[in-house]
Parts: sequence; C-alpha cells; structure tokens
Amino acid sequence: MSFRIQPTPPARPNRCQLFGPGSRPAIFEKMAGSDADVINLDLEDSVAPSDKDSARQNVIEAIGSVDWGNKTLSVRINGLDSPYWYRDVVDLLENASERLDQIMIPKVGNAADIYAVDALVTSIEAAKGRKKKIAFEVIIESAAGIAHVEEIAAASPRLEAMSLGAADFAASMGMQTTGIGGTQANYYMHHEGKNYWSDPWHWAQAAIVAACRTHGVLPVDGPYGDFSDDEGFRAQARRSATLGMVGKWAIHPKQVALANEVFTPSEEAVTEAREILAAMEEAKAKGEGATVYKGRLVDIASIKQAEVIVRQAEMIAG
Ligand SMILES: CC(=O)SCCNC(=O)CCNC(=O)[C@H](O)C(C)(C)COP(=O)(O)OP(=O)(O)OC[C@H]1O[C@@H](n2cnc3c(N)ncnc32)[C@H](O)[C@@H]1OP(=O)(O)O
Ligand SMILES: O=CC(=O)O
Ligand SMILES: [Mg+2]
Repeated sequence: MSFRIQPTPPARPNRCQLFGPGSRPAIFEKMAGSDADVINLDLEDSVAPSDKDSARQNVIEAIGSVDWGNKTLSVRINGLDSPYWYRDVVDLLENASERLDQIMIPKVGNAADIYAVDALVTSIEAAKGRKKKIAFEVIIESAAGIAHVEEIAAASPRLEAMSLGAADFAASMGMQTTGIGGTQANYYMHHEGKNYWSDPWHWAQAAIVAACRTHGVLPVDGPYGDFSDDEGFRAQARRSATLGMVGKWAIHPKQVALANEVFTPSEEAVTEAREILAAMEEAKAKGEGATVYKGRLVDIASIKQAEVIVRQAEMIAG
C-alpha cells in the first residue's frame, strides 16, 4: 500500500491513433476526416531517408493548413540514434502552428532520452514564445525501453501517453518473428496432444500499463501489421483493453473502426457498471461494505472497477 494517490492520466479520448507517412501528403485530409481520436504524422520509419526533409516540410505545412477538428495531433519524430531528430524538433517547434499538440519520441531507452528532447523543446518554446506547451508520447520498443519503463514513465510532466511498438520491440529482443503484433504461431504450450497459444506481448504490455498507471500516463497498444485480419486485430485489441490499455494504433484506415469498437465500453458494460454502483449505494445505506450483484460478490473495490468503465464512457461521450 502507498499513501500516495494514483495520478489520473490526461482526460482525453485515445481509443485509436491513426498513422500516416509524412511523405504522403495526399492522405492527410483523409486522416483528418477519420474517426481516430489521435493523428500521428510520421517522420520516422515509414519515411525513406531520402524523403526526410520533404516529409518534415509537408507535415509542418499540414499542421497549419488541414482542419484536424478536435483530434489530438501528434508528430512522430526520428529516434535519438538518428541524425534527423534534432532537426525534426527544431523545425517543428520553430515553424509549426500552435495546432500541434504532441511529439511522439520513438525508441526511448531511458529517462535521459526524454530529458534531452524536453530540454530542446523547452528552450525553443521559450525562444519562440509558443503558448501551447507541447505534450510528449513515447514508444517502448526496445529491450532498454522495457527494462527502464518506469523511469521513462516518470521522466517528464509533458509525458501523456506510452505505446508498445511491437515491430521494433520484437527485433530488439531478438524474437523469432516478422509479424507485427498479434498471435505468434510458435508461442504455445503443448498438453495431451493439443496446442494452447499464449501471448508473447503480455509481459511488456503489463509492465507498460503498471508504469503508466503509477505515473498518470495513458498506456496504448501499438501496431497490428496484418490489416487484412480484422479478427486478429480485435483479439489483440481486446487483450490490451482487458489489461488496462486505453487504445491502439491503426496503420490502415480500416483499423480505426475496429479500435474504436473495442476501446469504447459497450452499452452492456456501462449498464452493468452503473448497476454495480447502484447496488453498492444501497449496501452503503445499510451499513454494508459488500453485497451480491447477479450472484457474485461486489464490494468497495468493485466501485473503483465500475467507475473505470463509467469514466471511460463519459469521457468518450464528451
Ligand atoms: C511499425 C510502425 O512503425 S507502424 C507506424 C508507421 N507506419 C505507417 O505510418 C504506415 C501507415 N499506413 C500506410 O502507409 C498505408 O496505409 C499502407 C502503405 C499500409 C497501405 O496504403 P495503400 O496501399 O494506399 O492502402 P489502400 O489502397 O488499402 O488504401 C485505401 C484508401 O485509404 C487511404 N489510406 C491509406 N493509408 C491511409 C492512412 N494511413 N490514413 C488515411 N487514409 C489512408 C488510401 O489513400 C485509399 O484512399 P482512396 O480509397 O480514397 O483511394
Ligand atoms: O514503431 C512501432 C513498432 O512497432 O516498431
Ligand atoms: Mg518502431
């Protein structure tokens, strides 16, 4: 137990983060017109090295010229191990309009990585008199990132969200797969003639959720590469939602509706949560801390569980 109150993460919908390469400006309007809560314009791994400069210019222009509605608008900069990231930060902060909400920092390995970007951003914001303080989101996608996940979650008050990047994570961990997220055929137990598949992402996801919840950061599941496999996406997203993640990336527009479906609490779940709260109110009036709802125990912890679902639904409804 701790006497410290667990901080609440930013109260914004983050069910789906739609990615698109900064080198493909023709899709920016389509991204803005989508139902994603968050837009990630990418300067990193979906942009070829020869296009880095032009992608940066496309993104800076589109931040000001496209109507992004009330979406959270984020740009994924290049990693700190690249020769591009400082120019991404300088040009974005000096030239992008105040519509820019957030910078996504990929491949973070420790808290000092965030400190470095924070120092640069803070200096440019002051020099340019920017009014809106830029938020950060990070991707945990390396062995170092997951090993230092808690110090990363605590690294800056700018930090609002943290994603698991399954592709780079798998590569960094030396995992034998080229699949991006989801079920891995070789990750199974064998018992009495049958195979039982398990979830190779579970440990990393749970570690991310714990670090995020400790420090008031939104935990998010990253990409699911096979965009022709809707059921595979749903299964991955449902596992993430069950573990406490608030949303998932879409690397193709058809994944947006799937993510919104999974990360919007169903009417049934919200009704049940409200009924539990009502049952606990009745119990409290009788001086009881525990009662029975639909044949099962509910107690004071159940109030907190039910409130998670009701809060999510109310925030999404606006
Ligand atoms: C491991 C990681 O780092 S993941 C994050 C980085 N990766 C990315 O950002 C990749 C994002 N996704 C994409 O670039 C593309 O969706 C691709 C390359 C996967 C597929 O692109 P396409 O071959 O054009 O897909 P497809 O033909 O199915 O597109 C269907 C429609 O959606 C549009 N579209 C494609 N991708 C996107 C997108 N990300 N956002 C919005 N619209 C899109 C297309 O322009 C097309 O529109 P139209 O019907 O008006 O012509
Ligand atoms: O950046 C995302 C990933 O999966 O790698
Ligand atoms: Mg990556």
